[in-house]
Amino acid sequence: MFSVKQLVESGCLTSLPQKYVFKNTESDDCMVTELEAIPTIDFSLLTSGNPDERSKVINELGNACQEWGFFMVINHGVPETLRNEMIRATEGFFDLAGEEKRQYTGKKLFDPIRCGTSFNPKVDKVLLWRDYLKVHVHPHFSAPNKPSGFGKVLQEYCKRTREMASELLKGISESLGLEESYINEKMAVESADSHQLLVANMYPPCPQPELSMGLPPHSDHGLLTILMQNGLAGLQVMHNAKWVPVNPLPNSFLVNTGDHMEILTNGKYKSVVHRAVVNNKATRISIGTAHGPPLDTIVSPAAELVTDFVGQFFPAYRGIKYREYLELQQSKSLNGKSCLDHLRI
Ligand SMILES: O=C(O)CCC(=O)C(=O)O
Ligand SMILES: [Fe+2]
Repeated sequence: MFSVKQLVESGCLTSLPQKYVFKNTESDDCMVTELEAIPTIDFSLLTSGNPDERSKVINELGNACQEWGFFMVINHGVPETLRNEMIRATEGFFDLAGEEKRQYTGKKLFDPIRCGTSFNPKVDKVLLWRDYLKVHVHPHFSAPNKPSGFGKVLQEYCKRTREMASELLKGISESLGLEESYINEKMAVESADSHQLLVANMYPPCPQPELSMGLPPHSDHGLLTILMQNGLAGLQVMHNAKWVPVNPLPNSFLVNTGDHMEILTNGKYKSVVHRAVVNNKATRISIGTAHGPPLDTIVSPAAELVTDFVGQFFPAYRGIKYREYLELQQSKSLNGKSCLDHLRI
């Protein structure tokens, strides 16, 4: 399997190969600002049983979703050992010999396990400085058979992140003035058929990081993405027309609202564009899980959120099957919110 990792390890790189040179089309006023920080949510207050603390954190969740579409989650209860094992096992997977990974160089979006490079090398005009592993982990769990023990760690990690997602979705439902169970029930998030996709990204050190891109500006599909990183910064979030770098707090998760949250809430909570830049020092790893409804669910704006005070219904997006949306996104290069734009009414 061809990979950026292999390219770097070949030891013959002094400059960035031309096909990785990413033309930054952003205007100058999209510059990076260090002045703002992503909100932090103390997860333990959602589940502590103290109603005052819960309503305060639900309020913070609502503000974070409305103003940022991103928040850091602390005190989440996922053991640090599990997180570390997950990072180590993922590194172990990327370290496997090319022949061992070749069996997973799947062609199709719904192949249970796929690894590769860039986003969609068949259509990407510029290659991304990124290798990936994608695993459909729910409703049917799959795992690469190497490195040994990966499957066990992956299964536990995915279960814990699913539990976190449904707890956060309860808080988010309440922040919208809906019943706590609203999103989980409407989107069957807690059902045996809900969809969860794990995406592990590896960004090896790059000889000219300012000229290349790990992941270009894009929004995520699904309701929520829960992301863990190996302690190296690289993710930037578009906020008030500026790129805000994320400096992850130790032992935190980064959570963002996806395109299907935007559709479901009729744009009240939007998916937010983000990108991953690379560095020339060390390999960065990020591991995200996208949490969505069962693949055959048609996601459309919730009636409760699109009906005005005289009872008129104003949906801003047309409904689409989750599966079809994933196919649409995967068929092209990653490009901002272009996929969601297809659904705007
Ligand atoms: O590497 C990162 O921090 C971002 C990853 C990401 O945005 C994605 O996998 O969708
Ligand atoms: Fe993303």
